[in-house]
Amino acid sequence: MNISFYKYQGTGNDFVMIDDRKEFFDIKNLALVQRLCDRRFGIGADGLILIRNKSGYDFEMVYFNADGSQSMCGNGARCAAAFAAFLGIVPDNTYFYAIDGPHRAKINNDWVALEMGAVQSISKVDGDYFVNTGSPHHVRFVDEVETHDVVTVGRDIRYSQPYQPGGTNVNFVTPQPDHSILVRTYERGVEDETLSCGTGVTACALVYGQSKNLNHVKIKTRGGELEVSFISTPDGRFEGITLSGPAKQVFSGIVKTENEISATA
Ligand SMILES: N[C@H](CCC[C@H](N)C(=O)O)C(=O)O
Repeated sequence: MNISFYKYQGTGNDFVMIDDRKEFFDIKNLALVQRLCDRRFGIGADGLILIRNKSGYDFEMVYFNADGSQSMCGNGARCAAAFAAFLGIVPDNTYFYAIDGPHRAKINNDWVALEMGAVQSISKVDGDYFVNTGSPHHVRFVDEVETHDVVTVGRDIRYSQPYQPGGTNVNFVTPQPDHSILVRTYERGVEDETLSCGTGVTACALVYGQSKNLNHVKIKTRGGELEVSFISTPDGRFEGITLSGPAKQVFSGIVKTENEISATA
């Protein structure tokens, strides 16, 4: 079976993007998702995104982590909006559906500003924090994130008992003198560090912004720079959350899948 695809990256978080409005892709075939995301035997990506039709919305984004599990992906949603504009499905703005509900996004060439869902609260966890920004995120402040053993420590927390059975993503943060933050993330479902994580930097920006009474935070990741802005409500919620940054098409092609993992429905 041949599948045509596009490859996108948002600050180094990279995705296989498929226009699946004809719904030919078998979303139960997780072996196919894993193969397409495999960096040796497949195209290689942190995740795979299908664009499908959904009444009442410009499109639906169906996201899979590289291991086939599903969750909300902030960088992936920004890339999905850029892809939808590239396909001519939307102009320079869109209202689409993802696993955590509806989102609006504005597309300006390779720059996408995504409206995230509201966040109800930030929890404290043994000196760290936990925030759900559409995906679960543990947030730990460290002195030198650049030299921190993100994979070992991140994996321990991700699989730790309090987060079982679903697990969590794990973010490490070092604030900078200019009130930006450096963030590195161990991502659930990739089971490794990714160059950036959209829902993760959003979680970190909310925790840091609340502590410094800021409502706009610049985040530096290994994959590039993102910005998060938000409104803190008097009852401790966060609304009007926007995640902005680059979302770029890298290449396109046709991938051949062997029979045993063909994409037939
Ligand atoms: N790995 C995450 C989903 C993708 C999150 C990340 N790629 C983003 O940009 O938000 C999870 O399983 O919760």
